[in-house]
Amino acid sequence: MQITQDAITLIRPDDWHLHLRDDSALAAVLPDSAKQFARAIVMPNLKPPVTTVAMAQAYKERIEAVMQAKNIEGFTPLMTLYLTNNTTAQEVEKVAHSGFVKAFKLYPAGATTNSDAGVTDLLANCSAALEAMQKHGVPLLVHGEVTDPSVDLFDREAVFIDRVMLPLRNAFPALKVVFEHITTKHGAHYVRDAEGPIGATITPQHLLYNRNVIFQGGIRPHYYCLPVLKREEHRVALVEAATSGNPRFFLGTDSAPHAKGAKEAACGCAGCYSALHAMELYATAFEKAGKLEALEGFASLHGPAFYGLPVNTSTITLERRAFEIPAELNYADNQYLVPLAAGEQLAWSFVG
Ligand SMILES: NC(=O)N[C@@H](CC(=O)O)C(=O)O
Ligand SMILES: [Zn+2]
Ligand SMILES: [Zn+2]
Repeated sequence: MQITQDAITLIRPDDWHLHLRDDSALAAVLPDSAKQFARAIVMPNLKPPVTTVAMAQAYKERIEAVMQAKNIEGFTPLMTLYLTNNTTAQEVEKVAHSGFVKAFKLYPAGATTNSDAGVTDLLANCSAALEAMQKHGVPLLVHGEVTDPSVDLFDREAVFIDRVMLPLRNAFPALKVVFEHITTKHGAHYVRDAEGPIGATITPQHLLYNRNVIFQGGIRPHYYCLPVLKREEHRVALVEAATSGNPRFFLGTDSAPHAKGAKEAACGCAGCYSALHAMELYATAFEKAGKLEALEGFASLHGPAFYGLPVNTSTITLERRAFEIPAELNYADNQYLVPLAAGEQLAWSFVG
């Protein structure tokens, strides 16, 4: 990694948590991710969810068709399957032998966007599948929030650790687990201190903002995602984890596009769009912490090490030049997409 006053050059990063959607939305957002990242773990929460290797193959081909149509090269989608109450050990075996499906994703039923098909009771319903994942070294990626309506929204990650994560990892201690998009000091400290194979992804919004930003001068739906932004002490713990050099923490944008109209609504969708300017956002967070030198490990080294994949061979450069985040972008079907921190200015610009 090379850091000067005016530029940072680092090994090309990967995005270990990304929503690419489908059809015209896929075509609208894919170029942004492919510009900055060499690979991305592609989330399976489509409608209907991607639950079989055959469906993942078809989805991958749709992604590749967009790449071909838009002359995108040098980007590899790493596919995932959506874990359901009905996932069989045979499907896990197929994943293990597929080469292109890299993980299963656990969405507790009702926890987030398109999670209706999610798991209702993990250990009761999915033990055979989990056993097979552990045996074959297939990672389980976890949206770590309980859905119990009696648990306060802001406590759902911390309660998930006690109610689901600990029993899960007790029962399957060799299972590789990624605690996705952690948002609390509880999540960060659990992953830092736990035994066995575990990692966590951290989004740019959870490094840059606390929950106040959602209510600054009025309600700001483009800062609403799940798990929701938390108090400042949690943001500080996440920055500390991301910049610590600990290989358990790696980059996952959770870039989750929703049309402007679907966010600016009486019941707005959860998700922030950050694929446009992901590395500029992360560089901003790392520089604020005085830890720019830790960016390459987080963005380009720790993820491949966890997944057992090679490190990328090319590099990217960010220049110290103001980047004005556009107010909106063109999206699918003549709709608009509002990027994270729209209208703000960042000190870094991606140059390729
Ligand atoms: N993060 C979000 O707020 N939304 C994601 C789903 C998810 O990752 O939970 C989405 O698909 O829109
Ligand atoms: Zn999620
Ligand atoms: Zn997500």
